[in-house]
Amino acid sequence: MPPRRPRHRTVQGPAVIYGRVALIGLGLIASSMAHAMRRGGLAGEIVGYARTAATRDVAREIGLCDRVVDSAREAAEGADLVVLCVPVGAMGVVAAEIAPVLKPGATVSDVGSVKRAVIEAVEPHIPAGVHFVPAHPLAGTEYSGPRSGFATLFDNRWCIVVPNGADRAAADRLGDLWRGMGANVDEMDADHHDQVLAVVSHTPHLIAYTMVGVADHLENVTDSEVIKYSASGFRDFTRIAASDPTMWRDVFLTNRDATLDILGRFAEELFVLQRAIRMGDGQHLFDYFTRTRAIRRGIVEAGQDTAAPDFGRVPGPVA
Ligand SMILES: NC(=O)c1ccc[n+]([C@@H]2O[C@H](COP(=O)([O-])OP(=O)(O)OC[C@H]3O[C@@H](n4cnc5c(N)ncnc54)[C@H](O)[C@@H]3O)[C@@H](O)[C@H]2O)c1
Ligand SMILES: O=C(O)C(=O)C[C@]1(C(=O)O)C=C[C@@H](O)C=C1
Repeated sequence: MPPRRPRHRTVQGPAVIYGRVALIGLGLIASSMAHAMRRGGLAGEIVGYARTAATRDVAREIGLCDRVVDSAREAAEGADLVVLCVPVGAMGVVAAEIAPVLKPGATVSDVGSVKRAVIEAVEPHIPAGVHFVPAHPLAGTEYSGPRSGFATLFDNRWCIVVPNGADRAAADRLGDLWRGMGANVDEMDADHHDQVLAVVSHTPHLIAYTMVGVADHLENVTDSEVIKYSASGFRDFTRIAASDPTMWRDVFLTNRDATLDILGRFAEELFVLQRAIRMGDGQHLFDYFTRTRAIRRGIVEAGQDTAAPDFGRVPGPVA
């Protein structure tokens, strides 16, 4: 099928932060970046590459980038910013492939959900004179692929930039790009990032995967009953548990220690709650749930729950 004319082209404008941006891997995050960069006129040209011909065809058909090319090298050649948007386990291979064509003064970044492992895999391939500034937007959905992206994904969400000793100007410029895409930017050390994400993202995903697996394995409750009667809490678990298997396999394999630490703590607290239920210790349960409610209240008050309907109220004080 001949490529359709893009609905909007990337334009030069006063807000342009990088002349040419190459996106490697055209899934949810890359396609959202393409839409968000166009919305803000942040890139002179957006060039995309995806591993499969089918994904490249879709990207061409929907006019996702100004150009979609057939190799990662072709995409990276001459780019001012190259963003690796592939699963964490594939970052090193892609970095090795593009390294010989990187332009002196260019910046390489990534959007991987884990930072220490990406640095270890990518940094050895970065040539002298090229800046490497890892980053991680804390925004996503359970959908994948080039059609799943949207321009507002990063609005009012955090993007964590990990300067990792990079040139200050290069890190600031990448931060400007993320701010231009709607995100709030914070900087963090890679190990601390991985610990924080183990608590707020990685272990919760594992728990959601497990809870849906438990429902799937029940003998006396059928799958159709689970679907028919699923309460909203369980439905939220199923949304999370529908997330991309490759991406999450790589997250757990590469953020192993931090996830295992949080999982161990989770298991300890779960046993204490289990005991309280067995012993009929209502006070313990009440006090525990009161503390957790305060966490939720903090998130809503900080405006971080974009999914919650805005009724102008937050979970109320406990009587
Ligand atoms: N989905 C989220 O919620 C989310 C949020 C923040 C960051 N991230 C991170 O962003 C990255 C991309 O995630 P996504 O959700 O956009 O995934 P996705 O599955 O939507 O897209 C990934 C893309 O990478 C391609 N790919 C896979 N292996 C490849 C390889 N070896 N070489 C070249 N291309 C390859 C896939 O074909 C696909 O086009 C991951 O590192 C993930 O950890 C994801
Ligand atoms: O909202 C979702 O679907 C997500 O899971 C997004 C989410 C998260 O918040 O945990 C998942 C992985 C990321 O690396 C960043 C964001």
